[in-house]
Amino acid sequence: MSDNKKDLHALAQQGAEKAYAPYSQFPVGASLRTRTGETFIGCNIENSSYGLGICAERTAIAAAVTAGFGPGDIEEMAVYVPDENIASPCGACRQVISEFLDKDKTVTAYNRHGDSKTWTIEQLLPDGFSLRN
Ligand SMILES: O=c1ccn([C@H]2C[C@H](O)[C@@H](CO)O2)c(=O)[nH]1
Ligand SMILES: [Zn+2]
Repeated sequence: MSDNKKDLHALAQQGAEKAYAPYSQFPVGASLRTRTGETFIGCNIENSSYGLGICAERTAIAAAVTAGFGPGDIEEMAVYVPDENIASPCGACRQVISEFLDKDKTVTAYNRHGDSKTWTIEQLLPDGFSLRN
């Protein structure tokens, strides 16, 4: 595993430690690296009004955008769940990820054992809706 990948794996794990997931009991962490080498983490944040919960992938992107990064500025993302299964980003997150990561960039998801699966953005959301290309 490259240093960069190891980094994002560890950061996604840190993200999962911040998760607020009292309803699902399913903590998720995400991390990303920008083209300047800065990294950001995210976690799922649930709500007693269940449908208002937000996924880890989107809070990580929100952190980067809040710091001034925009479309094309995110190089790579990682997702971590302390679970047996590898969690792949939900449909809503795939759309949001595709707004900020170019089609050839990747998302790697890890389970608790460090097993991983990597997708390009194009694989996550083939022929996705976009106004920016
Ligand atoms: O890739 C995923 C999949 C699910 N969740 C969250 C949403 C909810 O809080 C919990 C259970 O679905 O996990 C994420 O954050 N990312
Ligand atoms: Zn999601």
